[in-house]
Amino acid sequence: MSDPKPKPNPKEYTSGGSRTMTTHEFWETQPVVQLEDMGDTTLPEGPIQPPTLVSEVRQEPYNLREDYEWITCDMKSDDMCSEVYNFFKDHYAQKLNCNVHPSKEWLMWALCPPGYHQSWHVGVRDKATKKLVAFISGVPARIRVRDKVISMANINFLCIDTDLRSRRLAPILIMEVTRRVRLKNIWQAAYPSRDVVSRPVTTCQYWGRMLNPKKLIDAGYADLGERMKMSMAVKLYKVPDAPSTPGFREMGPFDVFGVTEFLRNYLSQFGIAACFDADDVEHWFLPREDVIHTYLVVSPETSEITDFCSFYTVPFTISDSDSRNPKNTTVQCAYSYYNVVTQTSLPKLMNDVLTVSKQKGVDIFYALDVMQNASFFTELKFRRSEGAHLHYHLYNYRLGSPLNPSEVGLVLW
Ligand SMILES: CCCCCCCCCCCCCC(=O)SCCNC(=O)CCNC(=O)[C@H](O)C(C)(C)COP(=O)(O)OP(=O)(O)OC[C@H]1O[C@@H](n2cnc3c(N)ncnc32)[C@H](O)[C@@H]1OP(=O)(O)O
Repeated sequence: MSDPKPKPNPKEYTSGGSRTMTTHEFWETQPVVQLEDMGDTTLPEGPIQPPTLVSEVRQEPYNLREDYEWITCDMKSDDMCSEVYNFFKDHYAQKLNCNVHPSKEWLMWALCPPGYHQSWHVGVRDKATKKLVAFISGVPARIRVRDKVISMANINFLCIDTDLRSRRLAPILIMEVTRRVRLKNIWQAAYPSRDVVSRPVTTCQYWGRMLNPKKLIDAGYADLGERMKMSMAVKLYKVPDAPSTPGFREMGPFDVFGVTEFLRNYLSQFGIAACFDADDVEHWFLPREDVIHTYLVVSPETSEITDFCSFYTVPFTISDSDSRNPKNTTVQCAYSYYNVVTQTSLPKLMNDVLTVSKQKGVDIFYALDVMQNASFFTELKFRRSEGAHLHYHLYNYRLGSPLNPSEVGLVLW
């Protein structure tokens, strides 16, 4: 969610078809668009490899080092969920002393959507210590690519114990989750990455909007701009005390069908997009405290939904040595999810979103430049998060040419 590497530039990776930078021993063997094919838009669009019979999929797990064993994590068990939560807390850090750590409730939400497969929540345990040392997960998702709706796995939360890095364990985890996905007769996957190891479908940029500049600056999370005083920053980033759009209210269970229809219509315009049915909407959008927050604007005359917005919240901890504070600081981060407007302008609706976020204790609000998000960044004082790119990838599916983020109706994290 932060600090990714810069945008891919095919020229950096290839020269006359031969790789000049680095080789990817694992990724070169996988059905993904290879870096040397990045500029080639003539290859056919669609699956790279045809499916096989499920009975032909390798039945036994891949071999691990003798002292490790595979486990399937039951995320609905409080003990298991706590174990994964604690593992991420200790090992998911992307920067020294800075760590995004989703709560247990958040993990349950992200990993247990309708139709999820427990077998896709893959852990590796040290046999002797019984400690979790690695994790990768997939959840089912229907994703439309152009005019084809494809059942895929959304792969995420790949994490390896910091003491076991650079030992080629990640490829084994990826192969094992791939095997388990194929056993469910699913042959494609979508996943985010911060490094470019194959051609991404798109490369998005995170933008951030401070809501609590004093806390962010005091904690060393953000810098006070040049010639900016704290009092000026506080004034600059102040948001209204209450949302101003008439009919703005939180989504409730009775809105599920209306929202499903509304979202489907909106997402149909994008080259690649999530496909949500009512069960998905109920899971992914019905508000859950400190996890997912969804608001609607409803016409007072017709009671119809005219606008829709959502964001999820994840805490971020900055520990001692990286902070100008003597103690750990938890920064509450919100991430824009899906937003749709038909009557209200998007900047106006998002100003209401910033307002309710602030009321919920959010310190900084992020949004990717997907869908129409770029249209509100300047007006609402979002700043480009330096180096914070997220590359979207498809496994075993070739897209003719990469998409602009504005052609993408899909939020990955
Ligand atoms: C049909 C179904 C298909 C399902 C599968 C779809 C594909 C899913 C793909 C996974 C999507 C995950 C989405 C998320 O979860 S994105 C979140 C990633 N996680 C973190 O950032 C948490 C903190 N970091 C770590 O725990 C480690 O640094 C990780 C585990 C990331 C790497 O640990 P380590 O540094 O010790 O690596 P290694 O020595 O074992 O292995 C090195 C090899 O592994 C390749 N590598 C490393 N990290 C990634 C990565 N994030 N995507 C793709 N490939 C990755 C790498 O290019 C190299 O291969 P090659 O360059 O030589 O070829």
